[in-house]
Amino acid sequence: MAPTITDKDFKVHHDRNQVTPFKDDEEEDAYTRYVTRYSDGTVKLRNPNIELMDQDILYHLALGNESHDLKEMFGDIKFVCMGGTPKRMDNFAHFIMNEIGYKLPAGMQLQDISAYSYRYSMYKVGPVLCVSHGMGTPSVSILMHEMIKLMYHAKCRDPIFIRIGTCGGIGIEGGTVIITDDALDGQLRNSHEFTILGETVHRPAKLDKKLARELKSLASADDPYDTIIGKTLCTNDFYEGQGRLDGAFCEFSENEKMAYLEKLREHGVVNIEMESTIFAALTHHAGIKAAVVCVAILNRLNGDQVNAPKEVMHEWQQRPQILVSRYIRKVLAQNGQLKSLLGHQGSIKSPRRFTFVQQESQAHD
Ligand SMILES: O=P(O)(O)O[C@H]1O[C@H](CO)[C@@H](O)[C@H]1O
Ligand SMILES: O=c1cc[nH]c(=O)[nH]1
Repeated sequence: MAPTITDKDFKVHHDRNQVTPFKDDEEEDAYTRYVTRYSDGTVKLRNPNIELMDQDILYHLALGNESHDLKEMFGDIKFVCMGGTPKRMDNFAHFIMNEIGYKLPAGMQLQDISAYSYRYSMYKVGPVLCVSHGMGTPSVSILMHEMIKLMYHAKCRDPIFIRIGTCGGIGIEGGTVIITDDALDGQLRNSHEFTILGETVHRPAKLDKKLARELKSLASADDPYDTIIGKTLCTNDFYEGQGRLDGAFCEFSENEKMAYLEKLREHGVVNIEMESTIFAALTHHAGIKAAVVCVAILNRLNGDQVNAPKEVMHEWQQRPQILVSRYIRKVLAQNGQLKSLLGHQGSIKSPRRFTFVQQESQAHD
């Protein structure tokens, strides 16, 4: 049985928990649960300042807890799916809507809830929130802070975060779906390095292994592509940072590049992308179960340029979405929610005010 954390333990552990190392993963998980969840499973913040503030403006989402009824708008969110581009998340929102049988009221269409932030796009489809995160650590970091606060203000219960991305495979062919088990930084550390008040802080970049295995189990033998699990390298750059020869600058040889990629491969790294460590570190710190599912858009052992035709890229990018939708359907079915979404399509309650927009009114814009 998982150990129970008491107030006394809470006082003993410094919140930057690397100061007091945990005995084992189980103890760390119990501690994290204690500091990140209320007893009913709703999200608790590891920041006492927020509840003392008159209002909290989620600036980059164009939302706020005074200006919006966040509980009414988002209280039923169970899955937060993120990916780099607004277009991918718009596609995923429409795809998952179909997959879970969520019907919009007549004349309504999905609306980008964060359109007026001009930063990120966000679509809500029943219990699924689909959000674009941009490229790289700073963009994801800002979004994660605001998404975790959104979960808190909305009183969401045990939300699950999944990144749906693209990546470069290492010895892995384009079109392969890759589920991350460990996210590694540029120095192959399984953590994310932050600079806070001028000091270096490392937070473990831990993803949920059980969730990764469950996602893998949902790959079908009939899928015309492979789905694998492996280590993911997360870099701060697409070009020199990923050992590419085709950036504006390059001060290493092709042999050096190949030796580096081989070294990664020997270390068990199967793909490279640019968000997994920050995504893993912040979800883990918030006690949120998370996974990263990417499709390889090239095999880096064969080259650097991304040159797959547009239609091929489009089809490849649907593959992680298909896997994630199988998982969402499975969880909703287990909770008896899929049936209610499918079975009462006509009676899904009145549209959440800020989620949909009437087609007619858009036509006038
Ligand atoms: O396809 P997405 O999810 O945007 O992610 C990958 O693509 C971008 C680089 O092209 C990086 O952000 C990398 O992580
Ligand atoms: O090679 C690649 C492809 C997609 N995304 C990356 O970060 N690298």
